[in-house]
Amino acid sequence: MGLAVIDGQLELLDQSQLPQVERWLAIDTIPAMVEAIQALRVRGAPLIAIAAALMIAVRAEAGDDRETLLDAIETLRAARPTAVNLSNAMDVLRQSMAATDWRAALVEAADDLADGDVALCEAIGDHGAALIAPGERILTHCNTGGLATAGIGTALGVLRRAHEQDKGIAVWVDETRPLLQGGRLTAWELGALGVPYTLITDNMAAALMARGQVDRVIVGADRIAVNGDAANKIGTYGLAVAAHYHGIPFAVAAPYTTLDPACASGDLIEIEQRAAAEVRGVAGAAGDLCWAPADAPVANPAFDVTPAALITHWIMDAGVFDRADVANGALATGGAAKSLFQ
Ligand SMILES: CSC[C@H]1O[C@H](OP(=O)(O)O)[C@H](O)[C@@H]1O
Repeated sequence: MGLAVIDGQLELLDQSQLPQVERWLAIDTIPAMVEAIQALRVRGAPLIAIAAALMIAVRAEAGDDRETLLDAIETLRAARPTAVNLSNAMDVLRQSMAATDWRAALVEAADDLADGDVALCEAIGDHGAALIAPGERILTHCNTGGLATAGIGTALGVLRRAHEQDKGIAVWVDETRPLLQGGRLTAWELGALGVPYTLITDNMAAALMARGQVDRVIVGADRIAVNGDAANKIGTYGLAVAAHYHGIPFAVAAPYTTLDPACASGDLIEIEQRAAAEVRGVAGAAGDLCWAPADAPVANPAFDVTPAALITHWIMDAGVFDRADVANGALATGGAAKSLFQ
């Protein structure tokens, strides 16, 4: 997870410098947590929600008053717009404050979100691994492992579980420009787990599919609409189009906390637009390497939306759903979506 509360102090592993620099940061104010989320020091749809929730809990235990905490909830909710987990988690915390002993209820709700995500990842891993045949070569995009969740991950949790079951898989890891979550974080995680992988640039994926070297694509998600459309890291849509063209199964793996029962379709999902500097060069432990003209006009949408028509499986904590299931409302509240406000 790369996140811990120690003696009332929240500490997080700064992912922006990994894997070259492993640096833990103490985060003790709401603005500092907002900065950490926006700079992707902590990232991944489930983990940013958990980080924000634990930050609110730390402030509640520090004695912040009700109005201060409610303001903090709304400030953190706005930190990044696309991943629904953050907003869902803030809603859960607000709901908890209706209790008589609201301070204790809030802290318990935050802890439950973190502990619950561990179990959700295990369920996703088990359900997804059952889909995978021995020897499959599976392509994944961005980072969806222990650095994006409180547990073993979503898509990467499926790959980890399949590996643990000795299915002999091999993974193609998209580097995932511009911030290289795949090349920096997924490669680091899979290497540590001993999962065979090959790092590729994003523009290699379609050619590998054309040569019959990809058996399946499994990615994460940041927000899944009721109709099954899924927002995920930029580049996912192109993978889905290529997989569809080549008849390759394309799965999205996510917990129910990534579902947005209030979102009918993917065209309604706000796509975060990020700084031009991220595209003009690569910032990392080696410092900023800028290769584009400093004034190069840039587009930098951080996510894209894959329509349900290009997705063959939704690997959720409640099970694996196909397009017929989704068309029959499996992702609406009551199906895979359980109620967020139990
Ligand atoms: C386990 S979902 C992780 C999800 O979040 C990533 O985005 P970011 O690195 O910008 O937080 C990416 O979309 C992953 O699929």
